Amino acid sequence: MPLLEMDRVTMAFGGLRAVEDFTLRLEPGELVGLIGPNGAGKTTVFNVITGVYRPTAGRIRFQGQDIAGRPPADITRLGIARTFQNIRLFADMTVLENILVAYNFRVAYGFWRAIFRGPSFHAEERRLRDEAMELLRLVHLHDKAGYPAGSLPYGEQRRLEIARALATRPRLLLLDEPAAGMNPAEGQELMEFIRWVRSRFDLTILLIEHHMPIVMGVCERVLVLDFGRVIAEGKPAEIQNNPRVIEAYLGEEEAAG
Ligand SMILES: Nc1ncnc2c1ncn2[C@@H]1O[C@H](COP(=O)(O)OP(=O)(O)OP(=O)(O)O)[C@@H](O)[C@H]1O
Repeated sequence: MPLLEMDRVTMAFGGLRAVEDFTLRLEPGELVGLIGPNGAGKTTVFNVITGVYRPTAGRIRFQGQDIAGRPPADITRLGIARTFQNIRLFADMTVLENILVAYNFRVAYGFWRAIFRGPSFHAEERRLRDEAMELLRLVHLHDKAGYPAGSLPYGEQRRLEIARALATRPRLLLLDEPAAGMNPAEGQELMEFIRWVRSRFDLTILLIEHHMPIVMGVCERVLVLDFGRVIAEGKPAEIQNNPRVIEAYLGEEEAAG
């Protein structure tokens, strides 16, 4: 059974169809790229998967369950996590606290337990801290657990954001332009990290990227969006030479002058 199935999904904002007739099947363990020029509809695809928007039409199933239009917190609990194009960490909170925040999605402390803070509450807190530290160790950020997240270099903030997403124990991870703002060497390093994360955490990953070369090295399959529609799909090498894709990207360069 596919992990995620999107069937002819359309998302319209008034007269604008940001995504139209979008169909995607993700098999467990795949690392798939979603690319396309600015405004093509990539982030909107993430927003309908994660419940930010209810699609205007079409079906979205995750592990066989219909999830279209369910609240984002429910979708996180079902096993879908995401990162954002603009890093959304709590800059003034520590690295460790940023991870602990994510556990709120997973752990029901219970109202009375939280009020009385009995022994089991404290034991649970300790267990979560240990787990968070273990996760930070895995992503080589444990030395910085006490630093404010905002003080980390950009690349480490990206890693922390991915670690925070992992803390919700997802099956599917959605990464929105994780290499944005990085130079090619940093971007490459991040892609290797993403590959490692996939196998270490047994994940399926859908990766949005604007720049083709970054996606080409890491994804097994790529979908290309242009004006909300899939214009090409296939292995990176096939996509790279597809005339429609080249045209879409050239059009963008011309528009940028
Ligand atoms: N909430 C909204 N209301 C109205 N229009 C929207 C909304 N969200 C997105 N759009 C429009 O939908 C289109 C697709 O936007 P989207 O952000 O999905 O593109 P993108 O491919 O992620 O672009 P970028 O690479 O610039 O991030 C754009 O024209 C955008 O202006």
